[in-house]
Amino acid sequence: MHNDRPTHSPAPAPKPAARVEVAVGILLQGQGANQRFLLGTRPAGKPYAGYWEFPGGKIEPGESVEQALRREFEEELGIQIGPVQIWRTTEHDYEHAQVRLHWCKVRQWRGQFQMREGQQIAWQSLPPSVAPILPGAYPVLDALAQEAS
Ligand SMILES: Nc1nc2c([nH]c(=O)n2[C@@H]2O[C@H](COP(=O)(O)OP(=O)(O)OP(=O)(O)O)[C@@H](O)[C@H]2O)c(=O)[nH]1
Repeated sequence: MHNDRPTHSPAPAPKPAARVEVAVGILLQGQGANQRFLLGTRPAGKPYAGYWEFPGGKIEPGESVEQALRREFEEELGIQIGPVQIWRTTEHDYEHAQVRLHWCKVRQWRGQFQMREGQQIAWQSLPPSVAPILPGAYPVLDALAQEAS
């Protein structure tokens, strides 16, 4: 018997992708008006390659924010960071990912900077002189500016 009704059930609504948890480090030197923070460029081959960002990266399964941050600083810059102050959390939706950024302040470290991913780095003050900067970093630049005012 002929039946025009589709036999398959409608596709379920797509599940929203889980947020990617990211540890981000605000490496600080100096105080007050002389305070500087480190930015680096995103390596070739990643989304937003060449954009400036704070050092950091995705938190791997089983890692704490602090553990992920220590690993990323070692992997990207070859430095061992001292005490980590977990500061605030922001979220940003990109076309490629929805991220939750765990921002941490770091004032002490050991070792010489090595740009292990071929990136550029620059110490910056507010407003930053480098561009473009990853959109997900703007809220924290605003928060740093507010703190300084
Ligand atoms: N490191 C860093 N990531 C940021 C910042 N702002 C921001 O939106 N993000 C986002 O957070 C995510 C970090 O992931 P990533 O791709 O750099 O991490 P990863 O080094 O672990 O990458 P991998 O997948 O190659 O191992 C990206 O989606 C990136 O766009 C920032 O200031 N610094």
